[in-house]
Amino acid sequence: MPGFQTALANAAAGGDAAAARLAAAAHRLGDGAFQTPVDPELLAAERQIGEAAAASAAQLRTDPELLQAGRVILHEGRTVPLMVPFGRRGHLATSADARVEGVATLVRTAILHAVATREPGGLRVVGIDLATLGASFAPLRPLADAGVIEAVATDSRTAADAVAMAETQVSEHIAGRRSDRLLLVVASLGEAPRALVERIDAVARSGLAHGVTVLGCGLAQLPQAAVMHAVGDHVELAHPPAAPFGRGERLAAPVAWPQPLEASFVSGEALRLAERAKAAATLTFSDLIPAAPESGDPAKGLEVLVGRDAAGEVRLRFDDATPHWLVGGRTGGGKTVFLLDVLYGLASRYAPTDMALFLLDFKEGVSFTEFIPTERDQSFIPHARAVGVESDREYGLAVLSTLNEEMTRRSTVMKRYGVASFSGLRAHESYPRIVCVADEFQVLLAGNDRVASEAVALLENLARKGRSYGVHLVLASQTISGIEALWAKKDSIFGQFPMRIALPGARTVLEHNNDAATRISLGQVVVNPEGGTAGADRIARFPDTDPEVMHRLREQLGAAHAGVGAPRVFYGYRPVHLDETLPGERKPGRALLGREVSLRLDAAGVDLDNRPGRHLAVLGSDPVGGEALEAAVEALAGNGSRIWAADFTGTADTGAAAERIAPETFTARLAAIPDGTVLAAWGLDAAAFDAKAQKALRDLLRTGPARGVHLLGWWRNFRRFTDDIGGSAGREDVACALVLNLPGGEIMGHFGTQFQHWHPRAGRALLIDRHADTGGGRLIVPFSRPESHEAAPGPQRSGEAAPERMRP
Ligand SMILES: Nc1ncnc2c1ncn2[C@@H]1O[C@H](COP(=O)(O)OP(=O)(O)OP(=O)(O)O)[C@@H](O)[C@H]1O
Repeated sequence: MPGFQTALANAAAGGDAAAARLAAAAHRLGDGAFQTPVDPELLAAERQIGEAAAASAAQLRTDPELLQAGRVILHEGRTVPLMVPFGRRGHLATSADARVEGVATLVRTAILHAVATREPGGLRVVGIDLATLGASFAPLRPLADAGVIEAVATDSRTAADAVAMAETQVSEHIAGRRSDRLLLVVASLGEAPRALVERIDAVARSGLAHGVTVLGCGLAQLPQAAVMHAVGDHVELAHPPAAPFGRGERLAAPVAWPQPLEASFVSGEALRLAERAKAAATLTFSDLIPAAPESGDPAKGLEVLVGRDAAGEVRLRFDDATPHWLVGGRTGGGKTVFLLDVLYGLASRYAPTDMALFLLDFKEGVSFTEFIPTERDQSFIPHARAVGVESDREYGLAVLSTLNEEMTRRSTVMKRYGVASFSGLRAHESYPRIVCVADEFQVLLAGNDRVASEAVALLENLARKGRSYGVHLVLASQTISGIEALWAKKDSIFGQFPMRIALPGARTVLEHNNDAATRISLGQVVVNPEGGTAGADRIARFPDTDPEVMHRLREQLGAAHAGVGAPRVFYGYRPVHLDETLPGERKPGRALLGREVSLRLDAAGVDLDNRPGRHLAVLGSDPVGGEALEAAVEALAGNGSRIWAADFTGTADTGAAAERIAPETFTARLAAIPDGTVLAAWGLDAAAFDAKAQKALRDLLRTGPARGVHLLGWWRNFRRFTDDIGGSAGREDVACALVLNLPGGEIMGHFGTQFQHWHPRAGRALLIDRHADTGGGRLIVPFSRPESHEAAPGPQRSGEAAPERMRP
């Protein structure tokens, strides 16, 4: 370096002297002076100096703080490389912009040089190219794909974002949060407003010392820059302010723009550097997971390594600053993989007593099977407390309200200790931080029904207060724009999600004017802890998951926390069966009908005691109604109830009944049901009731329970049911109903307006017990016959074994 400086200084001094003599000669002789070689001695010296300078320059090409910006033209057609201070030592500016071919070449040369001479990850490039719409950068495309060129702005809005990135770099550098360098390449600015130019100047003033180098094409006034003025075909170089080459304002010898680079050289170099950057920036899944599970302290927050960017490792936190995260990305954009990276990372760093997971997946497909036991792999993640696979919205609601109750519980304890934060609570009690992930959460909020409005209220409360109680939300979605319910609450809910995470194709996770997510590809993620504001992005690479490492962690965690049971799993797509109930769930006189869609997934049924009205009507034509009734009968019979069964459908399995009544004798026997008998009837709408039979039925309904007689009847036709029981007069005589495929509008006249929003759907039923549920009913998965299980397989990942039985 000193050799080169001296050589160049000597050359410049020689040039100065020669120029002075030439000027004098020109004055005397006119233009002829330039064509006439003067002073052979001087030429010999110039030759010698030129050779020395060329040799030094060859050595200096790998110096990141110098750039070969063109060629100094000497006499007799000789040239020497023009090396200007660059990187930390100076900016470079040109009077013409990249519409001039030589300047466009300079842009590419400078970028390739700056990237190649720094360690991978040590430099990011941000470009602005308004006049040629990005064409100046086009041959460097592989560097853009690899994230080394982070952005190329082609309009004035994105140009302002690009400058904002450079400004952020300066401030982050000053704050000591970054140590890498950013090269701001202004290839062309077009008619950019004065204010933007002033911002670029400000960046240039502070940038040299604080992480930013500027190549400003068309910005001849750029501070702290060597400036190349285009004069005809040639260039005059204004001395670099920090290290002038000689006396006067400009280098005495003329300069030529760099010669055009071979297209194959540019693309080859760009590809090579891009591959190098990718290799250096890529972590593997096992890099995210420590060799042995750790148990970090969650008091101040949870931290997890997700990947790397140009500035190094990217770690994300659940803490007071970023309590909740919003994650977006198009389908196939890597959202599931990213969430698994985060959740496995957390599980490997914190003990289940310090961090608990509630996982909800509202979409078709199975995101969270890696947390629960399956038939093929019994291991699980002990941090997972509840997992919903293809969850019902009601299950999501149940989880959210459980978390709200947990916050209330924690607030009582915190008051007792006189503390106001989770870390204060942890000083006294070891409550875990809770992370609740809701994938495709917009399903929960869709529409304007009760579930949507309750979910919004619960989410809002969790979002607002969660940070104080150590409860964190991760809401993930492919389509954020369609979420009416959340938009309506935009300020109160969205504002509580400072951490925005955008995978490829994410649209509304970041601010409208931040298009960072459009520039990334699969395996990259934009992480923005400032609510998606432009300029606050980090673009990281995150690894694909590795089934072996995941399995190893589950095994390790299983061994370390042997006492922790498997999570409760709600499989939204799976039928449930009576034979899966536990002995404790079966009780004498309890007609079991299915499982509640709730966090506990309790067995649901009705108690047949002697209160008036203790009968059950199964309503709707869905054959599952008949199967649920079979389950109820089997559960009762198994606990000693005497059952008489009548089947008008011809399809019921009445095997558990003590006695079967032939349909044609049914009306005759109605009046003579012995005490302590449960009468089960399938397809009562097909029974031929005359007035006498109808009266016998109504008498039985009114007086039966007192003597232990209960009717479990399946009416496929709702009208017929209300007629049979005597309309509204008989309403109180049948206190329990299992409603299947009848819409809310049809049943609300009888059961109440609170049921108007009931939307029937396959595999679900509404259980109404006027004595037990004062408000609405309960959503249940009705028990079906085991053999119908095979007929309705749920969606599974290819090659995966059927998931485990539902855990009560
Ligand atoms: N960081 C990564 N590196 C390499 N491949 C990845 C990475 N992330 C995801 N993939 C691959 O991309 C594909 C889609 O990923 P993933 O299932 O996570 O997408 P998704 O956004 O969850 O899609 P969907 O919502 O449709 O399920 C998978 O095959 C996955 O292996």
